[in-house]
Amino acid sequence: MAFLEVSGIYKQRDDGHVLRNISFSLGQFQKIAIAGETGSGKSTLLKAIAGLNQPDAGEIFFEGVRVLGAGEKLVAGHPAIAYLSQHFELPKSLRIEQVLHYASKLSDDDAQRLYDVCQITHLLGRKTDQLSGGERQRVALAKLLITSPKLLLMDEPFSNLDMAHKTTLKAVVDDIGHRLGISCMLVSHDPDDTLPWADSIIVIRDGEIVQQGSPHEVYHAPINEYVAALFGKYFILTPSLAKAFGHASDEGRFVRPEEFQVSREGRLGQPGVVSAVHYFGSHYELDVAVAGQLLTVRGKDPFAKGENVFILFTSQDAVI
Ligand SMILES: Nc1ncnc2c1ncn2[C@@H]1O[C@H](COP(=O)(O)OP(=O)(O)OP(=O)(O)O)[C@@H](O)[C@H]1O
Repeated sequence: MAFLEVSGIYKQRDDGHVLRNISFSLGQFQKIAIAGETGSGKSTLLKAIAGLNQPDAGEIFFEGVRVLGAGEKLVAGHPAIAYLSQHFELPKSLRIEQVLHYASKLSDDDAQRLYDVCQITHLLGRKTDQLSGGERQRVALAKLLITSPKLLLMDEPFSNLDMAHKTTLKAVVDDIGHRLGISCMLVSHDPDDTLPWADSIIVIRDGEIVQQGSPHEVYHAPINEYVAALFGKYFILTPSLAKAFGHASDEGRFVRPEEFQVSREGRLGQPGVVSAVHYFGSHYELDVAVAGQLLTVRGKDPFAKGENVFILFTSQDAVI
């Protein structure tokens, strides 16, 4: 049996099913991300895995033992599964080292390694109300990890953080897997969080899994427009565009802006006219009218609105 086995989970609320027949497994040290639009059931699923709510049907096995739901235990939760909520609280008016010391199941050396991984060693003498949002997140993570869980579930850990704190927390989350050997699941609707991190991504819509695959699969071979849109800009290669670009076999495929090259010289490309230019720091995104359709493409150079350009379809491998 897998490290974590989720089998046929249903959860109903007053206005209908929040989770419907959710099944998947997670291997030890594997990283799974759950993506889906707001209200699709991501948090409810994570809480079910942590034993913090009561599914109406289905079973969750962790290391071969069934995880009891919140209705089956006096104190909800599982000792080896840590859940970092979107709305975590830290005890007030205590120093960080006190908060962590009370919860610790680790030796002093292991605790110090954990503080280093979480990048909070310099914060230990501060009180919990003397932290920025990003520092609070890292302390909350350390407070969970110091109980020595085997599985860490993180619910939107990067939301509401500025870029610098987000980058630090991402490095911490990476290190948790590598240096502490803890298996992780992460909920996020931001592709920048999930695509570079996960081994596998589960996409949920209205409480059901609509696709599970590698980041490359869900990005380049989404099974429908819902999945395509969750991971960035896309469009569908119409028959006329596929023909114009000499890629008839790619007709109907979801394509991404970076699958095109834009240039001022175009012996090989299709002629087009730039209708809008958006600057993103590392690149420009251009809306270009080509063969009667508006495409979004990426370019390195600052093209001007109204400029005549040529578009080459480079086509990433369609994967799988
Ligand atoms: N305690 C609750 N009581 C009643 N309905 C709830 C409760 N918790 C969640 N729901 C409903 O269940 C559905 C799924 O909620 P959930 O929080 O799991 O979604 P989510 O995908 O995590 O959303 P978000 O990305 O906004 O956090 C929503 O329609 C929500 O309103």
